[in-house]
Amino acid sequence: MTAAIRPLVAGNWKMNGTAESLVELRLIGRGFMGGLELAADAVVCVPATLITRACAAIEGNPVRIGGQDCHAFESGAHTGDISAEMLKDAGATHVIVGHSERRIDHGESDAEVNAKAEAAWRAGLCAIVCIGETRDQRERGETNAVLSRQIEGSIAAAASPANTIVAYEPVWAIGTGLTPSPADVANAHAHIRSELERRIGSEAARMRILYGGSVKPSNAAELLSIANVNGALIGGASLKAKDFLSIADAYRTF
Ligand SMILES: O=C(CO)COP(=O)(O)O
Repeated sequence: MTAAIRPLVAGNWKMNGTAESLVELRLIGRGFMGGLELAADAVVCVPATLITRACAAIEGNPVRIGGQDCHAFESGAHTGDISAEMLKDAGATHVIVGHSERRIDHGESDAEVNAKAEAAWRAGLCAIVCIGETRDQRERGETNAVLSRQIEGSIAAAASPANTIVAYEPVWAIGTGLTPSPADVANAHAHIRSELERRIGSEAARMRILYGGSVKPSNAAELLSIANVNGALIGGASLKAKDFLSIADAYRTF
């Protein structure tokens, strides 16, 4: 039974956003002061360059700020990388690890994703660990096997509902406007829940499992009402406060 899990609406701005985008964040913050904060939590994962200013922009409201990746080490000779401790220092509370765009663009393995999640915990951040199958894997009927493998490899046994959020993002649904059927989302999320149980035990019942991939205002109510879907990880539609708030608003009606 997952009814007691407080939903989370998370935004991933990816490689988008400059100082002028902070106006959207201020609007999101204001939106979460008008009653919406009673229905769901919110975090927006902005580019690292914006974290400090983003934290200033949401000061005094319940929205939290996250990063989009971190290095597994605390510091050292890793030009261009950013550690979890640095994200924390800048004001982040969360960090996405293992997004499929990083797994693909940067060849990140499950073991590296696991190390990054553990780095996030070490710094006191909550890791949003992304998993999901490609179109080919889905067509070969391998979705559950891929999810099992990614959970086994990317999520350490020490994961808990306080330090880890899982995001199911079918790679083929990201930025395409395509989404799995509600039945397919329900099956994937139920499978993830039971695999998490095998991995971390009964605590898995309280772990948030977000759905991500082409979530928008028009499909939010349907996707977010599915069993074991405890929130959304939103890409494109998180860039505009109006769309982000309209997705979050689905939780007022449940
Ligand atoms: O990758 C995503 C969030 O991490 C999803 O992106 P879209 O919502 O743009 O499909």
